[in-house]
Amino acid sequence: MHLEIERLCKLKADGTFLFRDVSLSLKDKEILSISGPSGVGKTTLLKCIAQLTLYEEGIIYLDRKTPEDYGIPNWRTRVMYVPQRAPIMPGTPMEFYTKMLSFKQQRTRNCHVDPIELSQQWNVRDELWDKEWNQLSGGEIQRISLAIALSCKPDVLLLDEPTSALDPDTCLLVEEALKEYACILVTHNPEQERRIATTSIRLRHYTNIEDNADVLMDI
Ligand SMILES: Nc1ncnc2c1ncn2[C@@H]1O[C@H](COP(=O)(O)OP(=O)(O)OP(=O)(O)O)[C@@H](O)[C@H]1O
Repeated sequence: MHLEIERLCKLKADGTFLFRDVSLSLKDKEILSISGPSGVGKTTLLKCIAQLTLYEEGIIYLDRKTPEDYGIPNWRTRVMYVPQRAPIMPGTPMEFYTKMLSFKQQRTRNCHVDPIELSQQWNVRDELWDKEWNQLSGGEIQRISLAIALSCKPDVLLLDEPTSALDPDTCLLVEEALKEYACILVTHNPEQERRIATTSIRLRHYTNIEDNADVLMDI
């Protein structure tokens, strides 16, 4: 697997750059962390990569094919975005997971692992899967959403602060699981960056004609 992003540009509503010429590359089992001040565009960058938000310029390839080559629904199953806060949905996590499996793009992928087993490793009690989403804590929602995403075995995971609501021990358990995947991960936690990132990018507020993504570490 090789994800390549070349010179991605995104404009704000006022016509100025949110980010400009962001380029990056990600291969199997690499973790690229994105940090930077609040409002700098980290979430928007993930959403652009997931084809959930339009961008003005730039090219994205997964194994030399563009999102259009795959078709957007297929792309989103391969390059999967997990939001910082799961939207409040009706029903239970198990109902959500069952419904997701019924979608054609997921059925044809045919490479699922059991999300309940995954979440057990992160101390999620089985009965939580049958509770309404709105009765779960932030940390429970975070772990269950992540288990569902990992269980789909996407080529790339786009994770927006995936452990922000977890206690330190559970956070370490989740980080261990992530090392088996290719991830682009937004984090405000420098220690987490040091522990798991193979490459780190820091976004700065755009001020001039240069790009505004600094590569901090490339191991
Ligand atoms: N689709 C969009 N088009 C243009 N601008 C957007 C779009 N979505 C969000 N923005 C703006 O981009 C800016 C950055 O938002 P974003 O959520 O990406 O920041 P962030 O770095 O993830 O912040 P935080 O660390 O607080 O989560 C905000 O000012 C937001 O209003």
